[in-house]
Amino acid sequence: MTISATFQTFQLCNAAVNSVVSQQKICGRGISSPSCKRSLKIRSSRVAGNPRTTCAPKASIGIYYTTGTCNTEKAAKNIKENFGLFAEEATQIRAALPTDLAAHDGIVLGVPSYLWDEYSPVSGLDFDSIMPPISNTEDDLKDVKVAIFALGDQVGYPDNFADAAGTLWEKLEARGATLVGKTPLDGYTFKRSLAVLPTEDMFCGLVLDNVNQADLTEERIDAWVKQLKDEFGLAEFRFA
Ligand SMILES: Cc1cc2nc3c(=O)[nH]c(=O)nc-3n(C[C@H](O)[C@H](O)[C@H](O)COP(=O)(O)O)c2cc1C
Repeated sequence: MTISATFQTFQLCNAAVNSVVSQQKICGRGISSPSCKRSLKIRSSRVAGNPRTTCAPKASIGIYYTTGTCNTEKAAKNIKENFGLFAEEATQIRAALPTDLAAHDGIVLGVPSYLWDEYSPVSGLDFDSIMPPISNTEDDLKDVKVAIFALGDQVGYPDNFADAAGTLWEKLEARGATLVGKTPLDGYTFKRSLAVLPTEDMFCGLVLDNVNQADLTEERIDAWVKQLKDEFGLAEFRFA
């Protein structure tokens, strides 16, 4: 399929084509273009009340999060808005299965930090329930790009700032995932963080601090999603 045909696919899907035949033709999975290294998986979705006819494109970016006091949830929804139709609705991680993560071309995972450390890798909040989908012994994410965002508090927890990001990456790296969305340390003040990659002076993802730098959150998210669109190979596509 040519690039222009792929664009038309997006446009047609956007316009909710009312033909089952056309739907089957244009909404199959694995549509590819020569200029896109990986094929974009596009799934048809059914619309309530008219399950056979409407075709909305679903790009293969999944957004998963967990949250204690809603900061991470808000960020996840903001990230979804920035991705538009490229991403599915942000979903709680605990509702996912390990295989759900492997079904995407790319996943964006968000976690708040609640005193994660080597002695208590599972925090008091929701993490017991998210570890099963995150931890998997199989090397099943080797074709999946993973981006991580984490909420933390650099003033209150300077010795373990946003540690959850690093813990999460460790689990996903073990499953063979490719990390995208690294960000520089500039603009943050802390002593130690597992979110900093061991081999580079970079965070393993986007770190947000709504306790001390809430005014920066939106612009950080905007810039990060732009970066991710490039790194996921989506930047060249435009929806009508
Ligand atoms: C009991 C408690 C423990 C926390 N532990 C950490 C921590 O270890 N590291 C950190 O960076 N932030 C820590 N925080 C700050 C939270 O991660 C931060 O408030 C975050 O925005 C919460 O996100 P949420 O609203 O999605 O739950 C802690 C907050 C509380 C209340």
